[in-house]
Amino acid sequence: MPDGQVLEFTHVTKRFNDVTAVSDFSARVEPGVVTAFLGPNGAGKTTTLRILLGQVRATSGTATIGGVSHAELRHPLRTIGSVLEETAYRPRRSASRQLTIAAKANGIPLSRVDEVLSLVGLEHEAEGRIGSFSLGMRQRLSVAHALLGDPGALVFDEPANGLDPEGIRWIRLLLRRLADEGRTVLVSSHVLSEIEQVADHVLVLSKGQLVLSSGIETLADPSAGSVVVDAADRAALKSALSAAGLEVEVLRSGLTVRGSNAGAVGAIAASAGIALATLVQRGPTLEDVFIELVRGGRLAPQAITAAPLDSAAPVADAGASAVDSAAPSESSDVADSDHADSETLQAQDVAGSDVSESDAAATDADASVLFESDADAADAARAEADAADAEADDAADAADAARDVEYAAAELRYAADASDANDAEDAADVASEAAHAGREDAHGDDDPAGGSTEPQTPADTEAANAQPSFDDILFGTAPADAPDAHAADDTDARVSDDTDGHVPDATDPTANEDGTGEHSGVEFFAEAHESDESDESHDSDESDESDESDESSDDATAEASGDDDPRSAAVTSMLAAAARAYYEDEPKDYPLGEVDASAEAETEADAAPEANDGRDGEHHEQHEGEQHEGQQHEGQQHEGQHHEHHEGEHHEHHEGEHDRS
Ligand SMILES: Nc1ncnc2c1ncn2[C@@H]1O[C@H](COP(=O)(O)OP(=O)(O)OP(=O)(O)O)[C@@H](O)[C@H]1O
Repeated sequence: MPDGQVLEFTHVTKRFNDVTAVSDFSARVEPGVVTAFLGPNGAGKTTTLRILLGQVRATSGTATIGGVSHAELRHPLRTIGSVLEETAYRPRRSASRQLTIAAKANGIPLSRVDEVLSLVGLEHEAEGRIGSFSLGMRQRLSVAHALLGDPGALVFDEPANGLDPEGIRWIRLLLRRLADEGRTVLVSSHVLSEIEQVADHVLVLSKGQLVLSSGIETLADPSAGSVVVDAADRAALKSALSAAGLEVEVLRSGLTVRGSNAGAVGAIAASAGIALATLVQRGPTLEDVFIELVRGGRLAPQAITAAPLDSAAPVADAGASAVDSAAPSESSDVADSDHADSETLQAQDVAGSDVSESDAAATDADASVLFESDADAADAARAEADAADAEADDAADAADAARDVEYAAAELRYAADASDANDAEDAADVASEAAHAGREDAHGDDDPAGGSTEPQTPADTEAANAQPSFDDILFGTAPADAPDAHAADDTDARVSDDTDGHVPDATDPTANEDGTGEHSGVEFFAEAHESDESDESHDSDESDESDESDESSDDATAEASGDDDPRSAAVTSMLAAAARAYYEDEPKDYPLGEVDASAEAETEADAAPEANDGRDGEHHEQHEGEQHEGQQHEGQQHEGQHHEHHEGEHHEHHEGEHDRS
């Protein structure tokens, strides 16, 4: 079982031109618990997560995984998996192939592909084209990819989106199980009810700032929620409640009363001689939480002020202390209302204030140009070139470029060495991704949409890099003969290794994701699908290569559409609303049937690594050439790492878009 890793954010600020998406965010996310990352649309959750994953450069501050930044991880995907919103995939590719490519590129036994597909319930869709997948199926595929490397930390960004009720329940059970296994689980949502039943700890973000870090118990107190009450004589009921000093909101479904409980409300109605038609106690919604926070009520951010903190690191410490007290079994600290008054001001400040601009790092004058022109690859390239010029004294840039060329060359060698059709196909994917990555890097190691607004520094460049690699597949054990063990064997590998600590990701996940992924998901997919249809006749190995231009085009389209609708908010909201509707009437306890079965299977696999090896061997019959090629090449040169680096990163974020482009 992999060790969970502490995720730590320290004074993270991210500005996109005049928008401060994240402002001095500090928090600590502990292993073994499910930490909910809550906040309304636009609060900055996704941006924060992307910073953690090295996809967006922070304007200032740091985000670390087990004490190191994502860019510093030797094998990122083995350490942290992620499921981000609306990940785009290449529609022609099958789920199995998608994961196989990622597995090969990252030195993961191919047997793991079937395992994770089964784990997410896509075993019967393994050969189905992703283009035919529903949004929920793509979400499951993303989960499969996140679990591919059996990481000790997992980040989920609105994972319930696109899932049906059963799927939502499944993801919740999965989150619980992953945490119970000792992994670190951070899951964002703008719907508290979506994850309140599984979360142990909550971080509430508002306007980029942390406004609450607390155990879920704090939010679980029914009195913090609302009472829905109704009567035939609604006017009389409202009068009675108002007379009792309660705040009443008249909604279509009845009257909503906050700051009380069903018993008290019922008693008031009874004393007024009003027969109730409805009396329902609802737990606090995220809206309730925010109202409480803004008003400095019981939910005032006691965690934030729990420890004497210097102004520079308030939340991190608070978060840590809150996490420490967030064990599910611990009783609710409702008495924290003591803190409310003294914390009101801070709560108001946090929830109501505009984000600070004072922490602005150097502003890149070219940023807006690049931001606006992301859809135009040429412009992006020129803007990046300008940025590069501005950073001409940064030797790391040159080194990065050299490595990119090296990577691409290595991938091409790999492709050329492929001994059969399958190998050639996959090698072409990897190679084309590398080539594409080179282009990405050429026109920006920045997140096109926003990262480009930031000055390019060596550290930034490093932060945007990733070297996903997997020595071992299951539970962190690194077989001596694992494909990526070859990495350090030869000169090329050493060269790659040398770059590992800061290796510039030729694929530049930042560029990929921020430009196309962050704002493109659904739109991009639709565009890609059109392309797919037009390319149907090329749906062959060669098509992967020939798609390159299409991909670029798609990327541009995606970026353009992404700018129009940065986060496909409408889709997200609609799905979340559906999820909320489901949850509100859902029982609190769930059978573990399906997941248990998966867990058993996984457990068996875990308990019998030899058996896994055997299965790997079987897989090698099917993919032997691929695997051997991978091992051979990785052993001979750095390309294996390149695969890890580029492929893994791309797959993690935007593999669909760039794999073969
Ligand atoms: N690439 C970008 N360029 C410009 N602004 C951006 C970019 N990415 C995010 N933003 C802005 O930053 C703010 C935070 O966005 P973010 O996506 O992080 O919020 P969120 O909490 O994840 O919201 P949601 O729940 O809707 O996904 C928003 O105002 C958003 O418009």
